[in-house]
This record gives sequence, structure tokens and C-alpha cells, in this order.
Amino acid sequence: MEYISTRGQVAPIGFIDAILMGLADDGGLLVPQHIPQLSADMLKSWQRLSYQELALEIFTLFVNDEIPCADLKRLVDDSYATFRDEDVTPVRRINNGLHVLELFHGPTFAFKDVALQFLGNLYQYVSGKTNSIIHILGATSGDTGASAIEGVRGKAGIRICILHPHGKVSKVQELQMTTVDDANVLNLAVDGTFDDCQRIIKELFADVDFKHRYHLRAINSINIARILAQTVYYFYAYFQLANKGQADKVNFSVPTGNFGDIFAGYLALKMGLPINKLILATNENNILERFVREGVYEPGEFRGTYSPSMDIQVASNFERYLYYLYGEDSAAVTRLMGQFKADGRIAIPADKLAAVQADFAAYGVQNEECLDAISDYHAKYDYLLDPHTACGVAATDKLADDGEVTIALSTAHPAKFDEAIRLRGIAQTYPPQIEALFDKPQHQTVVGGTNDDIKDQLVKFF
Ligand SMILES: N[C@@H](CCOP(=O)(O)O)C(=O)O
Repeated sequence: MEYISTRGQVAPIGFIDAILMGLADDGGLLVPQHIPQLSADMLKSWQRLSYQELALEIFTLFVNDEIPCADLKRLVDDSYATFRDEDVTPVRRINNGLHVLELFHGPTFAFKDVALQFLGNLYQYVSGKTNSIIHILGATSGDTGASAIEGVRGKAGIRICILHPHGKVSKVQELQMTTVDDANVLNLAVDGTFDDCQRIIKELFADVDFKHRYHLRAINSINIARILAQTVYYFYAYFQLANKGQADKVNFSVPTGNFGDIFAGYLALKMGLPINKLILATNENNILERFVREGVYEPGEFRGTYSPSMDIQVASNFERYLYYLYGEDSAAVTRLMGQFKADGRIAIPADKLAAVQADFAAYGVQNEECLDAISDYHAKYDYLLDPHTACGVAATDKLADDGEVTIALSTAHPAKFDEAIRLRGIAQTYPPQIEALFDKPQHQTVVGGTNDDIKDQLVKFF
């Protein structure tokens, strides 16, 4: 398996080089040169594997023999040994039509741990084997940051700098990042939105001289390893229902901001997992909802919501999806992304929109609807949804037909978003790991939102 760029200007590279490159050097995103096709027999043979066994099977398809099997197995086992649930990502039944895939049993209580525990260990492994310097630069709207830091804190040979939008993440998210006191961690609180943070890091990665001089590596979902690791739980969730005789084709409902998680589901679908619809749930920052409904991709006005991790206008992985929507035509992707840069908008023709709507349905959840879903499911099923998961569940209620089975991805533990949950008078007890954060000193530097502000910090830190 080799990896190529959505913009077609990078010679095919292997898995390790793809991980190290992060953003493709031509400004595009790396994708596998072909998507492995899984037969029904193969899917059946995977049905009773443990999470770790399944992850190893799936990673093997994408890593080839670049990492010896015993080493890959150790990386997988170490990565998921940190999870609190023995199933790693268990599925809970809510009612006949709705199951929740709990992705928050890792160290930072968010779905990002599934990929970032693995990527942290992978970076350590690669740095040891290839003598590569690993200087991680990432942007977060709240969850990726803490999870990425947790994946590499204290690891020799690795440094990490995370940009988050100052004052626009939840208190627990901020504490999870900024109470870490390892010397290899730098938190920059940027005066701006997540979109500003993401734009800055992408521009710094696209400055190939700067990127190479400072050995910048990515932990956001621009890094293909993130997508591959997140694909595993779609299979695992499906198998958990199939093992109980409950699944034929299922919907997956995915709270969506940067399009990475739902793109992992799309990859699973392209590999052959029997998915009916991918339900794309946004909050009031609904650029992706509008794209699925109308075929126009155009940022709107930024809104601060109760689901801050999804307060995103420009979705990183959208380019990967465009690549497949346009039949793996990198010239078309380059043209469309150029158009987006020039005009701030992409509009697709009717035949392409029909293809989008064959795989996706979308709904943008308003702030009060999100809180209503939290109260309703708490009252009716005694199940506490975090605000992001609540968006996915509210979208399912709107879009799934009677008789369909939907697996809603639960992307974070509710304790991370107590500010929102308290608004509906629901009291929760924090897990001890979160409770302990409130007593620790914070370490962060508040910075302006220009590329030079960030460059100055990076040059000092790296
Ligand atoms: N919602 C994310 C934003 C970054 O997304 P990523 O999947 O590209 O890391 C967050 O919580 O930081």
C-alpha cells in the first residue's frame, strides 16, 4: 500500500513516510492509493475478533510490512491497554432503533483517544526506528488537544505544541490540556477561533521549508493514521450488533466538525461495511449540513455553541471526500480547492449531489434542540448524552426511518461539558481523573492569531 496526495503532486510514499509527512507537501491530503475491498467472508471472519485483534487486521491492510507484525501488535495492545472498558468502544442499546457507540473510555474521555493513543505510540516507535525528530504541531477545538498531549507527554524525542481558541473550549477541555506540566508540552491559547488555529497550522505545514527545518508533524485528522485508526470502531460496532443478530445494514450517526470521524465511516463503507446512511450531525455551524442538503460548501458566520468541539466552519477532511466524489481525479480536486480559496465557495452539480445524498443525510442541530435531546434521553432512558452526542442523537431522531437501526457515535463523556448539562438542571458526578484537574496549576501562553505570532513561539520551543 502506498499513499498519494488528493492534489496529485506527491510521488507515492509508504505508510511511515505518510505519517511523517502529515499534510501532503503539495498542500493536499494523503489517501491510500487504493481502498482495500473486503468480501462478505472476510467480514464474517472478523466478526468475533476483540477490538485489538480487529485493529491489527485493519492496520495490516494499510501498513503492509513496513512495521513487523509483532511490533504492530505491541503498538495496538499498548494503545488500547489504557482504555477503561475491556471492549475499548462498547455499544449500548438505548431502544430498538438506537444504539450508542461509546468512544470515550480512553484517558481523556473523548473519541480522539482511540486514534491518538495509537498515533502517540507510533510516533515514538518511528522516532526510535528512523531517528526522525518528532515536533508535533496541532490545532484543537477542545478534544484533540488533550488527547494528543496525553498520547505523547513525557515521551523522549517528542515535543508537542497545541493551539486552541482562547476561551472557546469547555473548562474541563482547557484544564485537560493546560494542567499538563511535562516539559515537552506547549499550549498556545490563540486569540481567534478554531478555524484560525487550523488555518495557521495548515499554512505552516504548507511552508515546506519551515516544516522540514522544524520537523513539524501532524496529529490532527489531516494525518492519515488518524482516519485509519478511527475506521476500526465502525467495523467493531457493526460486529457487536451483528453478533446479537441485530444488524443487516445500519446507519451511523456522527457528530461532525472537521469531517475526519465521518470520513473514517465513509472509508469503512467504501471497504465494504454494510452501512445504510451516514447521518452527518452538525451544530449551528452547519456548513456541512448545507453541503449535503444543497451541494454548496460555503462557510457561514461562526457561532459559539454548547458543543464547542464542533464549532468549525472549514472542515479539513472535506478535501479527502471530494477526491472520492470526483472519482479520484486530483486535477478536479485541485481546481475545486483553488476555487474555494479564491471565491470562498464550492458548488457541485446535481449528479454529484445525488451521489452525496446516496451515502449521507444531514441535519444541523440548534442549541436548544441539543439541550432538549440531553433532557429527553436522560428522563426517558436514564442515559446522559454529552452535547456533541446529543446532536448526533437529535439528528437521528429527525432523519432515521422507522425500522432502521442507527449506531450514534458518542464522542465524549458528559463530564467534559458540564456547563451545558447543568443548564437543564442535571447534576453529574465527575470521574476522579476530571475532578482532580481543578486543583492543578495551568500552563498556557496567550498569543495573537497571526502566523508570525505562532512561528515566534515555535522557533523558541522547537
Ligand atoms: N473537533 C476537533 C477539531 C480538530 O479535529 P481533528 O479531528 O482534525 O483533530 C477537536 O476537538 O479538537
